[in-house]
Amino acid sequence: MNGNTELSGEQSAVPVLDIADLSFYYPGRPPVLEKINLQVWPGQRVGIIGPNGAGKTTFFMLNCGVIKPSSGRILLYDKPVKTGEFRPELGMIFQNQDDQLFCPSVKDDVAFGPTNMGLSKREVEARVQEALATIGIEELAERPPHQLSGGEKRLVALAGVLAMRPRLVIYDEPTSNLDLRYRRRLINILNASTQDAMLIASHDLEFILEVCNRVILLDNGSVIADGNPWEIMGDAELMHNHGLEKPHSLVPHVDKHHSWQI
Ligand SMILES: Nc1ncnc2c1ncn2[C@@H]1O[C@H](COP(=O)(O)OP(=O)(O)OP(=O)(O)O)[C@@H](O)[C@H]1O
Repeated sequence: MNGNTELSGEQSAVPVLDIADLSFYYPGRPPVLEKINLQVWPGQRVGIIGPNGAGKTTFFMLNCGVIKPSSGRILLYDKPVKTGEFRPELGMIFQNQDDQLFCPSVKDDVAFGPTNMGLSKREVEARVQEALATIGIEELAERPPHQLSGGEKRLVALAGVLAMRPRLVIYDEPTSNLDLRYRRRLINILNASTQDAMLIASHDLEFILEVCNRVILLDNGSVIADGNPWEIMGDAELMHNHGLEKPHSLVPHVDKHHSWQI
């Protein structure tokens, strides 16, 4: 399996991400990622799965230019990712929104990114309204972000990223702390989204199954499997060997009331 799903846009010349021989280690620690090679193409919704500590968040930080590779390179739309450089093509929703929301009101927070992109006041206002409406949180516009619930904060952070109209969006554990209603709303938003591509790290494998058309299993610093979500997550032995479980919806249904009679 190599991630060449039917839905990939490999006919188009430029991959969204082109990663070659990417390695990373924290000083004095064993490598977190070792010689990762992969490409992400337009149309791909890539679920990144793996046990705790597999390197998912580290992988995202490298793609966003928050940390620097120990070796190897990452191209975002054919241009190298440089540490600390702002790339409007890429947006990231962090696991913890407390670091991401800091303005006095939700609408100011959503406006922050587009304003820093140098857009006119009128364009910023239009984008804020559009993002709030897309996410369905217009009623939160005047609220101070720090007073919101965890789920509401997650949606506000998402609106802030979408207002910048990134072509690639990275989500780190987007469903953690979301109740079923917010989780369902997020699934609907992601399934309706028009970005080129998304990367989603999650331990919520049913969520990955509903949203992603490609899955990458990371463990021990390497890509263990890359391809069709149903094939990879449906392989009980593979999942078990890497600290994961086959999602319940992929386990054949056993009728406990009748199976004893057979
Ligand atoms: N600042 C740091 N200094 C040293 N080691 C770190 C640092 N941050 C993370 N690590 C280590 O790097 C490894 C990968 O961590 P990372 O957060 O990328 O994993 P993850 O796959 O996102 O895990 P989880 O599923 O638990 O969120 C872990 O072993 C972690 O302990």
